[in-house]
Amino acid sequence: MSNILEIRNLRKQYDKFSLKDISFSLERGYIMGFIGPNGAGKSTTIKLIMNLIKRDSGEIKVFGLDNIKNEKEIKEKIGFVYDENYFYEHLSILEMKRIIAPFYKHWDDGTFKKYIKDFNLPPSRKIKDLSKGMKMKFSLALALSHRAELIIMDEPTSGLDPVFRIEMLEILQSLIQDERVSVFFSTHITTDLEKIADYITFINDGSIVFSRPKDDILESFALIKGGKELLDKDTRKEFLAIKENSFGFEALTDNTDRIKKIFKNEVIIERPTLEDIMVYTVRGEIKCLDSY
Ligand SMILES: Nc1ncnc2c1ncn2[C@@H]1O[C@H](COP(=O)(O)OP(=O)(O)OP(=O)(O)O)[C@@H](O)[C@H]1O
Repeated sequence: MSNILEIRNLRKQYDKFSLKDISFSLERGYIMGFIGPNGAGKSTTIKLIMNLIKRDSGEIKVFGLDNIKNEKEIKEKIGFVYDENYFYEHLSILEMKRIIAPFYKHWDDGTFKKYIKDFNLPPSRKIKDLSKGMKMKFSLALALSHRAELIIMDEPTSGLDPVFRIEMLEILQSLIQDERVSVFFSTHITTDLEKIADYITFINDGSIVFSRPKDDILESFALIKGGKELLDKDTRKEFLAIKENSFGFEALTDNTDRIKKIFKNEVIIERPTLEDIMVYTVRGEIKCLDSY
């Protein structure tokens, strides 16, 4: 299988934050969700892929090519949807499109018109008068109109109404029916990923916690619920993270068999959501610092 995106030992240092040698890859024909708490490094990673900021070290390959040496060629085939505005505010949708279209060899005006219509975008409305959701739709329409093979989006569904969010997820899913196309997008809305992602890459404090198929992740973790009396110094160590209240505990494990062996049927075992996995993992690390 060929990787459409490959990141190896990528490093970027800011004053108070560092992206720490991150590595992951995405195959052609799949959707990867990029999740992590605020300030984890998602936008930094996306900006590095798009060569909007300079990496300190490491390697980024898109379509097998170095993203800096082959920037022009690569960007022809990337559809980039970004939540910060990079349009000329005083221009209308149509005027802005006329400026952007000539940059792409494979621009398809028919496709653009179709999306503008589907997305209910008024062509003569000025960019500055568009809502956040409309700007996002416009950005997506542009990205989809030049036969991009890799769609990269930074929080595309934030600020969108639920109806369009679902519609957009369906559009993304239909895109990968064409097996040439992959989608990489960051989001805080983990339920969106549960619906459409094939792979999940989870970043926390500048490090990759995991980058794996979604189904594997959901199957390999479990939420364990039990009475407080089951927790002691030794049993606590069996969990990745624990949440306690006056009645009992809830904890995350990635080794259900071992938990079953230790606690037999004294605990309840449930399937976690991606949000559970994310919240427990982030808090769990804090807890480790506190308790050991
Ligand atoms: N130009 C910069 N100079 C210094 N620090 C920066 C700069 N850009 C980002 N950072 C810091 O890098 C860290 C990671 O930011 P980043 O925007 O990548 O996070 P994120 O995961 O996208 O967060 P969010 O979910 O809130 O959008 C943050 O602590 C941020 O303050």
